[in-house]
Amino acid sequence: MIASALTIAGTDPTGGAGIQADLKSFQEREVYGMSVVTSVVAQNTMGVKDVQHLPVDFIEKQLDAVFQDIMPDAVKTGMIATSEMMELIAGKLVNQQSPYVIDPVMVAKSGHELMEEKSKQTVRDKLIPLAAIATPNIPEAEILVEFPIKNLSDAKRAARLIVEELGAGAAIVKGGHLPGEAVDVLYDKQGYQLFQSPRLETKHTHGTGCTFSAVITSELAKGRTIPEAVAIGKEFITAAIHHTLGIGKGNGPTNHWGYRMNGLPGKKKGVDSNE
Ligand SMILES: Nc1ncnc2c1ncn2[C@@H]1O[C@H](COP(=O)(O)OP(=O)(O)O)[C@@H](O)[C@H]1O
Ligand SMILES: Cc1ncc(COP(=O)(O)O)c(N)n1
Repeated sequence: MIASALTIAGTDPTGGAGIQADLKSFQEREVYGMSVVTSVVAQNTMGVKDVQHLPVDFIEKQLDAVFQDIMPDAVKTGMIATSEMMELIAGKLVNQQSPYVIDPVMVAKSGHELMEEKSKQTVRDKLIPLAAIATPNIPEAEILVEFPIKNLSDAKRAARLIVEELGAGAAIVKGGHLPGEAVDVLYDKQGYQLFQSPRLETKHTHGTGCTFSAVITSELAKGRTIPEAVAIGKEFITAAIHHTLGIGKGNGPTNHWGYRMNGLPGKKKGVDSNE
C-alpha cells in the first residue's frame, strides 16, 4: 500500500512554502499527501502581508477528519502560531505511533513572525518531546537552546541538547543561516552526522526549510531510518535550490521537480537515492 503523510501547517498562496510546499514534496517522493491548515497566510515571495488563524476547534475537526479515515504513516508540523493550537496538536499526536517531524517555524525569511512570542516555550515543552526529529534553522535552534550559534561546534552542541535535554528523538540543526558551506548537523542516539553541500549563490530560497522537512517526513513514512531520510532530504533540497525556477519578484521558490528531473548538480539526470 502507498505510504501517506500529513502536514499540519500554514499556507502560502504563491506555493513555495508552508502546506503547498509540503504537498508538492510528498508528491515528488511518491507519498500520498494530506494537510490540516492552522493559519491562512497572505504572503508571497516578497513577504507576509497578513495572517488569519483558524479557530482551534476547527483545526481539531480537520485533524479528526483525517485520523478517523486515513491514518498517516508520518506527520509533520510547520507553522503553529499559538500555544492553544500547540496544546491541541500535542494532544492529538501523543498517542500516535507514526513518526512525527517538527519543523519549529518561528520567523519567515522575510522577517515576519509566524509564531507568538509567548508560544516559543510551549513548542519546547509540549511538541519537541513528541518528535522523532526536530529540524530547526539556526535562529530557531538559538531560541530552543537559549545560547547563540555562531559556528559548527555551537550547532553540534545545540543539536545534542535538543535531544538529550529537550527530549526529541533526533535533531538536525540546519546550516542555511551560517556563512560558508551549507552544513546541517544531525544528532541522534548514534551520535553526530554532518550533511554538507556547497553554498549555492541565489536569492531563491523561499520555503527551503518546509521542503527539506517534508521530504524527511516522506521518507520516514516509507519506513526509512532517520539518517537515510535526512540524506535524501539534503539531496532533494540541494537540487531544488540549484535547478532554480527563477520566478517571483522577491525571494523565489525552489524547484520541487529539480531532484527528480535533473538530479544533483554535476550528476546525471534522474539520479535518485532510491536507485
Ligand atoms: N544557499 C544555500 N545553498 C545550499 N543549501 C542551502 C542554502 N540555503 C539553505 N540551504 C539548505 O536548505 C535546507 C534548509 O535550510 P535553512 O534555509 O537553514 O532553513 P529555513 O528555511 O528553515 O530557514 C538546509 O539543508 C540548508 O543547508
Ligand atoms: C506558512 C509558512 N510556513 C513556513 C514558512 C517559512 O518559510 P521560509 O523560512 O522559507 O520563509 C513560511 N514563509 N510560511
